[in-house]
Amino acid sequence: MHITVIGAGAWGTAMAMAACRHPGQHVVRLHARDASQAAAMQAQRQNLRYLPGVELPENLSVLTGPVEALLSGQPQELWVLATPMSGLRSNLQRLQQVQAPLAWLCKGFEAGTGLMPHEVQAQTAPGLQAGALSGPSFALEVARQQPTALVAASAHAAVRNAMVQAFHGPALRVYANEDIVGVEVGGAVKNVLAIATGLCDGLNLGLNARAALITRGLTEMTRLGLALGAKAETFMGLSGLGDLVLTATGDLSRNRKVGLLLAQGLSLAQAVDSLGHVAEGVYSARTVWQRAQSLGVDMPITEAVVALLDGRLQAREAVQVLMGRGPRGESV
Ligand SMILES: NC(=O)C1=CN([C@@H]2O[C@H](COP(=O)(O)OP(=O)(O)OC[C@H]3O[C@@H](n4cnc5c(N)ncnc54)[C@H](O)[C@@H]3O)[C@@H](O)[C@H]2O)C=CC1
Ligand SMILES: O=C(CO)COP(=O)(O)O
Repeated sequence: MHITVIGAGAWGTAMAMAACRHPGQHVVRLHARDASQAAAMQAQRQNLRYLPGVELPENLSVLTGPVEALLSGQPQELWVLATPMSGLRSNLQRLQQVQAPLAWLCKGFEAGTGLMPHEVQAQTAPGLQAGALSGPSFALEVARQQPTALVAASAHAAVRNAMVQAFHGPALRVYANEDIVGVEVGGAVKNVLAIATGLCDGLNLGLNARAALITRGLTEMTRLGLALGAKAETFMGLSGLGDLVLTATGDLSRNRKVGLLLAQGLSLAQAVDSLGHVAEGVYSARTVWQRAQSLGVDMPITEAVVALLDGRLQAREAVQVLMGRGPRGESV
């Protein structure tokens, strides 16, 4: 296959590397917005800024320049958008004429509009056949070819198949799922819950508290998903429970790190600056909560994270608020 990956951060680079190493002998291009970064990657055969210490495969070409220029030349069989949520809309606009399937890798709800990625696509590039590639996957582990499982979600079978064909291989299993709403809700909400769990661990609230937070977090994620039309079973899968467990407990997570740093007393700005990478939960928390509110869905953990990020609550006060809620039944 001919595959173009747009966005040369940690995740775009790792997935471009995975495609290069695939036994299908794909021809892979990785597009970096920043010309100096593209030149450095070509010269050093590493992505020193976002994925230091991992050698790029010889057959990976790194390009830069206007995204529109990628549209001429050899037709592509899969386009992969690997920017953060904030870059999704503008890049979909640039790519709205492509004929081949397109997959985005970002996890979140769009700031400002509160839209899920597939809703942004329906607005900006409705003619595209597209979907989301999600699931529990730290970029560094994929770049190192450590075993990983992903979900290829789309309403279109051709898009699901293209993602599977591009990436399913000896180190990466790719499962297909038609429930794009469920997969995208899981990807967005788990980032918010990972901030909460980082805080919980940073405050040494204990293992009981962490298990409770993850489990009740899964419940509120499911509640929102069902209100948006997702299938309940998706939340028990890789993009729901799987990614929630990984991000909430894995120290490679940037969102978890934000929570840990806030617990140490850093301001949000200091915590975000120290990461050097995007932590989508910081930008999605408010939009997720607003969308939940508009649907009448109760999301107390997300609400507490929003209040914390806004500076309306201190971490210990947020714990009191969550623990002080009245009794209720356990079901969704
Ligand atoms: N790093 C990871 O382990 C994983 C990340 N993701 C998701 O993938 C998305 C990207 O994450 P990372 O690569 O880790 O972020 P990162 O912070 O490592 O890199 C972001 C990259 O996107 C580029 N970028 C930003 N805005 C852009 C735009 N408008 N057009 C083109 N490029 C743009 C930046 O220059 C940078 O190269 C996020 O939504 C994240 O939640 C999903 C799974 C795993
Ligand atoms: O989405 C991820 C793992 O699946 C990466 O999580 P972080 O953005 O918190 O590092």
